[in-house]
Amino acid sequence: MSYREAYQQSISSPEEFWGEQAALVDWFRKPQQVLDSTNPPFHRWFPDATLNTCYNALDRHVVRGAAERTALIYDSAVTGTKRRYSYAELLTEVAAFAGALQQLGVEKGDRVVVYMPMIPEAVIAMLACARIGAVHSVVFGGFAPQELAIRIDDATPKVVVSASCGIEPSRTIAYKPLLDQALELAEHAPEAVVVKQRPEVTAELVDGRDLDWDVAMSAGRVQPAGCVEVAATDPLYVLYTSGTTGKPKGIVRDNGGHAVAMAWSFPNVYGCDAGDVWWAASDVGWVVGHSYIVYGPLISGATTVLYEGKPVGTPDAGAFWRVIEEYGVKALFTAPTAIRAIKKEDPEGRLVGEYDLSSLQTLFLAGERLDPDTWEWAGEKLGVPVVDNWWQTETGWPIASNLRGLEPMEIKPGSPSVPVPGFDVQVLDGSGNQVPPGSEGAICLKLPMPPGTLATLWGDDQRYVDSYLSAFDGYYLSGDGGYVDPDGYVYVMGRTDDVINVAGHRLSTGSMEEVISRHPAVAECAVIGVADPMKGQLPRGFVVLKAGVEADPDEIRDELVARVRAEIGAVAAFKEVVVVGGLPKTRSGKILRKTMREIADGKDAAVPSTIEDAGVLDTLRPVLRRE
Ligand SMILES: CCC(=O)SCCNC(=O)CCNC(=O)[C@H](O)C(C)(C)COP(=O)(O)OP(=O)(O)OC[C@H]1O[C@@H](n2cnc3c(N)ncnc32)[C@H](O)[C@@H]1OP(=O)(O)O
Repeated sequence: MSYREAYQQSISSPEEFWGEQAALVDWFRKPQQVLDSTNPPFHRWFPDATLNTCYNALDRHVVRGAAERTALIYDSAVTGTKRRYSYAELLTEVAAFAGALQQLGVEKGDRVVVYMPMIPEAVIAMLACARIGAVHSVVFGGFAPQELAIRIDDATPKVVVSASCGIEPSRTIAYKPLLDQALELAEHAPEAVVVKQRPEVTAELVDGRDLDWDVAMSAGRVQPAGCVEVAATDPLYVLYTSGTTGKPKGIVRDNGGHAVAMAWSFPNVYGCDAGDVWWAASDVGWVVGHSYIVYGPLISGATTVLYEGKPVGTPDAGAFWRVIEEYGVKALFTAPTAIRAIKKEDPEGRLVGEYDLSSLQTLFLAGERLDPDTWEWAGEKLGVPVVDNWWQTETGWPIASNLRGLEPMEIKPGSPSVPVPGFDVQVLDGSGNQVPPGSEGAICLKLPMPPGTLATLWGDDQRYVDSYLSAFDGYYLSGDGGYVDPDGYVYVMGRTDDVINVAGHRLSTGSMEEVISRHPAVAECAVIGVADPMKGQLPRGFVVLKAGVEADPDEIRDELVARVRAEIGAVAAFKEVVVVGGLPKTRSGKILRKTMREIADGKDAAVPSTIEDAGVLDTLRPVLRRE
């Protein structure tokens, strides 16, 4: 089937299209009904079907003779550890930990928070939850205790799974004290905490609550768990993502639609299949980690690489090329920032030439805007197609891509190519009308979105509707602006709200403002994302001090930087804050963040006629432009 045929069918007859793709998944009870749209704007895929996602990711490959095929390769550049798990071995580990969770009282529907570095136990914990119908909620290890506490309170897990430490190139981070602090801050108390002790740091365990991973596993091995039958519409996981306010959104992913989306997208979008070695160099704490480190490749029977390290500094800018050569990686998925970091260290690509990269067929880049320079450099040095793909935590898989498995197409730099089957991409103006090709507007997805996209927000259907579905009736609002060219290629120009993207990490400026405004000297503040040649965007803070405060601005700056790092995490990369005399506002008191951002980025900023005092902006202009 050509791309055009697949796309047309997926939009005009979604039930027929996805009904056929459902055959890619093993069901306990096959779907008789493909789509339930009786409760708009909610749409549920495969409402009468049952399955188990872990069965699809592991057991079925073992049953069908691929027990000895490598499922997971763990390569830790920071500890020098390498380990391969066959499908049979991974299944044994997962079943054991699933048994351990059951012994801790975890049942179908219970939540389990996973706060772990990039070690196999993180993947094992996720799949173990899926095996017993529990709902995992992985929290990225770079988040600080406060952020972890917010997520624990929202997900109310029965068990938290963690490790004694994470290892960054410059330091070892003891996770357990961070987790203990989070549990002190949180109102919800999990019944148990399971901790994988790593040799680099030994965590202290709290009597009666904490359990050593290895001890839990020993018990689980005695009584491993089988696959629990769940409804296709039951939640598989909740993954929190930054919104415009400090409260993150708990994206709910179902089991059935997700399994079908993974099974379809991995071969069709990424051109990989059973037996191929695939590497998504992201983190299990992000959606890429969920979809394409864990579920997509394993459901497809491929070999997935779990890499604990960085593109540079572990030990050098040849780290990625070493992994590709060592394991015969067919396709690498990473963020443009990673390639920019490599390019900065090794602009001539000297280290590329030191490795045999003949296995590599494609480099996929996503998570942030792919600038043409990075695209060109990677393509020239690696000699393979460099394929941008655009998607979000909410969608779970690509909205726009060049479908390398289905039908590779011309690549246009600056565009992630065409809408992926299932995603009815439309660009709307402020009144909800479709704009002509080439005109910019809000990128929206006409409902229903395909299987695997978010079902709702955890415990908050209304916020789901308010955040995404209420701007334009019948559409999902992506929050990104852009246009579609006359050839149907999508161009994503950036967020239309206050969400920023720092090194592929989606962050909320609102949550940084919340931290800053709690400082006793601060009267008001604004945080904006400004363009950065390495990380894509970086947050910059502007604060107005309370009248009468006579503190040293440098001291205030250091305190605010430290607070954001302590309360949100190092990953926010919040390092710049300026004390200013005032912030530009509309007459109704809204801070003109967009205007500030445009000025800071050197763009022609249209100053709204509703501005309260244009003089404030004039004074701020040189600060914003760093003149
Ligand atoms: C398509 C759908 C999506 O968008 S899903 C999201 C996709 N995004 C990604 O996969 C993320 C891509 N980015 C990366 O992998 C990293 O940023 C890369 C490019 C590897 C660079 O890493 P790094 O040099 O650590 O810079 P950074 O900006 O990520 O980190 C800033 C500070 O945070 C720290 N950090 C990072 N990760 C952790 C962690 N797991 N645990 C604890 N701390 C962490 C870093 O050490 C760094 O700290 P510091 O400020 O240098 O002290």
